Amino acid sequence: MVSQETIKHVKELIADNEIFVASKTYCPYCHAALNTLFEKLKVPRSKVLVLQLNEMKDGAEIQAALCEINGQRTVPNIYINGKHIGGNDDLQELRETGELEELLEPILAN
Ligand SMILES: N[C@@H](CCC(=O)N[C@@H](CS)C(=O)NCC(=O)O)C(=O)O
Repeated sequence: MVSQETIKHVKELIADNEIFVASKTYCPYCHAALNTLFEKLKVPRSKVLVLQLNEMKDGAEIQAALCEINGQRTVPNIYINGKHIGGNDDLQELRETGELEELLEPILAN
């Protein structure tokens, strides 16, 4: 059972960061998502909060809180401007349709 305090904390992290990515250092889907954001789309590191859950003592609880909030159990778990994107598959799909660039436009403009 995830504490309400953790859920509140995670919601704040999502709200306070233009891009939020819950990740794990060994996860190839996380590597692909971060590579797309940082290398392909040139999103500045300062715009993205990356939580490497496997290196955090409360990582499992944060992952459980994310699941409570958005129903997604896997990483990467991505938000852009507070909007839940999903995982790497979802990110790549948005990129193919051009929607990702649209979502990133206001972030890259300032
Ligand atoms: N289709 C998902 C696959 C993500 C996935 O399978 N991630 C694995 C780690 S590589 C995961 O979260 N496994 C459960 C866990 O680590 O708790 C995506 O594209 O993001």
